[in-house]
Amino acid sequence: MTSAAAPEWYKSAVFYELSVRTFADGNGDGKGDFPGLTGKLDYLRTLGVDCLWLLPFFPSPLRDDGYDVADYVNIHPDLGTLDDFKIFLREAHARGLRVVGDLVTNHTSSDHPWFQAARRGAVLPDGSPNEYHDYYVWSDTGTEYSDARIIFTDTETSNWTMDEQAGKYYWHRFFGSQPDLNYDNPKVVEELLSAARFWLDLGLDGFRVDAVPYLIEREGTNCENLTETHDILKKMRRMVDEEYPGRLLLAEANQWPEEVVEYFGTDQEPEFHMCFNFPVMPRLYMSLKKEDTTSIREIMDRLPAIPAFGQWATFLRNHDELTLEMVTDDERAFMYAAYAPDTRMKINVGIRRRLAPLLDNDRRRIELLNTVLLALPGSPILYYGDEIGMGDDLGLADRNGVRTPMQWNAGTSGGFSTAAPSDCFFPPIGDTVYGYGRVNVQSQEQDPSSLLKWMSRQLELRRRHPGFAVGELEFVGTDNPAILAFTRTTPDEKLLIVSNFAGNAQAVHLELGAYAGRVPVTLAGASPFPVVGEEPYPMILGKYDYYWLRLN
Ligand SMILES: OC[C@H]1O[C@H](O[C@H]2O[C@H](CO)[C@@H](O)[C@H](O)[C@H]2O)[C@H](O)[C@@H](O)[C@@H]1O
Ligand SMILES: [Ca+2]
Repeated sequence: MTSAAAPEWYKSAVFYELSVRTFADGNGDGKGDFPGLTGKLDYLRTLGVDCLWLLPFFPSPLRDDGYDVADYVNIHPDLGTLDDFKIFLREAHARGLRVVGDLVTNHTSSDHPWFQAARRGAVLPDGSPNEYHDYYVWSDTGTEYSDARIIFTDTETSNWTMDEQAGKYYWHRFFGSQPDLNYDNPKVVEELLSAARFWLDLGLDGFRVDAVPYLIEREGTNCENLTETHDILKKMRRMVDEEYPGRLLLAEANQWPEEVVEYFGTDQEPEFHMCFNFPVMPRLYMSLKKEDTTSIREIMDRLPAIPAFGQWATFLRNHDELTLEMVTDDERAFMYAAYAPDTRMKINVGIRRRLAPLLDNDRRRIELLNTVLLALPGSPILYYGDEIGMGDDLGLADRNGVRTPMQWNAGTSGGFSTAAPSDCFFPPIGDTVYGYGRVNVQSQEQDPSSLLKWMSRQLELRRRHPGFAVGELEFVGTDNPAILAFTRTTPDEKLLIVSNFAGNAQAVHLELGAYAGRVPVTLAGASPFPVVGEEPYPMILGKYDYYWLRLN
């Protein structure tokens, strides 16, 4: 299987996001590594995912968990060697698994040799120009671009920080330890393209590209989504299409539908193959608490059409906070009240909790949101540990509470490492509800009704019906807002997905008149429902229940 032979593989792939540092420790030093991850590839294959997205694995001082890159073309020494990486990639490919990395484009670590050189000023002591100075964005006053918002609102008070050595302010959209690269400098563009080539030459299947809206700054704008930023990203895509056809670029652009869609580009001038659908994510949770799915339909209807090569990336949770940037002020207040009862759960503009605790560890709600995730348009991305219902640790700083070690078994440190829990990079969760003694892969593998086994069966069902991946979406009218009903249609089949977002059994009538004469049949058990007539089609769903059907 090569990416060039199946260039649109990403449209039907299920992705799995993981951090090498917290997945599996191969040498017992308490830190996950590539040999450890390689040993878990069979688990991932059996689970039924198709592509792994690895969080940044480059040398880094880890002031932002690796999103502060100090060297783009090497492996963080804690995670193994470049040879370990090559073995991992070979073994992943041998199992039919693709692998994408995380390309941190907007900024480097302040420890990066480019920034260390840049701080020496525009002119070196011997009078020669310092080419690295112009790799970053400098100011004498730190007053420019005042319309740009601050993203890490809990820690940063300005997007400018004074660098004493340079005697100037440098620009940073994230932490002060992450100076923004100057993309008006063509050398910077070339540096990042060569970094990407390095990994693509080794066989990586592509990148999730981090924080893409912020590459270019212009006075009088909010410095997001600028035309000049898109021009650079289109150049990156041209490089990939010409030199590495079939490899993937996935945009992390946390933006409203009208802006995010621009990151696909057009058929003539393509940009990203995939973009995260940030706006729909919080509305899935909101709908559950409100028992009203109107906001899901509204936001999906608001998504503009995308080019034929494009595919959305959908997700319930990731390594960051559950971001609330793409909701209104009222909706954000609702979400905080509903899902962050403890102030420690709030961070920046979001909620730092994992899926299972967010949903009160309620198996029905966890299943419901996952089924909607798997059925809505887009390729779903699962976050490691959510397939077994892992919890979080509010005692850890920043977003690290949702990045605790994968729980493999009930043994030492949950099977993540032979090191003691206190010697692990982050301590494994040990509490009585979510701790590794109770929640772990090994016990769920032995339990046919576990969340893990359910997830695996659901992924298999999804794989058997290509309509989930590429079918046309059409919402079905209902007389009950708690019920979300839609069809996914390909030339070969029409799927009908009906989901009850209410905590009580619900009756509903579906407007299926256009399909009169057809018989809904369950996908899992091939069980026929009453034939559809001209009149609204009645259905009863138990609390948080769902049907995956085919209209025969
Ligand atoms: O590299 C800096 C950060 O980039 C990503 O950030 C995104 O996360 C923010 C919330 O944590 C979000 O509000 C923003 O829109 C995103 O760009 C990355 O996923 C982070 O882990 C990283 O710190
Ligand atoms: Ca290790």
